[in-house]
Amino acid sequence: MSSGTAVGIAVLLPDLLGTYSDRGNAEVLAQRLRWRGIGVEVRTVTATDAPPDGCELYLVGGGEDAGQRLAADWLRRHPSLRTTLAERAVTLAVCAGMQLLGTSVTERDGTRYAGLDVLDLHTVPGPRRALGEVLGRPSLPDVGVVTGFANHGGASTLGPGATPFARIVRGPGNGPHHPVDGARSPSAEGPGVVATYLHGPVLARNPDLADHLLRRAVGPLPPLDPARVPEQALVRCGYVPAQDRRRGRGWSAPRPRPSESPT
Ligand SMILES: NC(=O)CC[C@H](N)C(=O)O
Repeated sequence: MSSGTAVGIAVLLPDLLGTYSDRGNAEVLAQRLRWRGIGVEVRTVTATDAPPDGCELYLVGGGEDAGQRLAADWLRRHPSLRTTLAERAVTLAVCAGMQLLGTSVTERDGTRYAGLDVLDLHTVPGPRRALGEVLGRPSLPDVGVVTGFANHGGASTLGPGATPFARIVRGPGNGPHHPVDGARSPSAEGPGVVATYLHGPVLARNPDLADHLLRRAVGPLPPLDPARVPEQALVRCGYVPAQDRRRGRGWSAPRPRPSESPT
């Protein structure tokens, strides 16, 4: 536990790796713990910090190539993180985060750098960007169909030591035509890494996956009290009037056209 009995969630390098609100994955995990009455402490780890080694969960998000390169330098400066992620904690890595946990990344200009070597996969430039909405069937027994949004130029190939995270039903996988998305450590229980190209944030779109990670990190979870969990559809309905209000539509009084303006 991070401090006292709170579950520790470390968000690694959101200043370098945080495209498409991937940081929201931490909010989802934290909220699903709070709803169950379990204490949680979210720790943000920036490029000027050293990573904590006692958290139960580690999150690393997606990013542009330049930020990703800086993140690779940071990982090299903190080699003890490899042991934590490979042997002790539960990690969710998204897009650039997944590439960085592999063995190597090759950029379009041929520059190649090493990853943290926690996942048996390497990444090279794809024939074109893998872009679009994705539907996949995870290889984890307690997670149903997953959805998310992919946008990456790198294409990742798995070695025998990694298991695909999901079989693609629709959309791009680890490359524009790859049949699978992501990668995970061979065991589907206990410590290990689950990696995917899916943004969303992926845990907001796939609460099953959030609970899978939490179970692995903290053990069996008490069921959620439905009264405390807002119905997703209702939450989304709430967004529409809010958006309308921001755009000056729907909920605010319509402005008179010039011809109707009082003279
Ligand atoms: N969205 C991302 O994280 C992109 C990762 C990487 N820069 C790529 O394009 O492949």
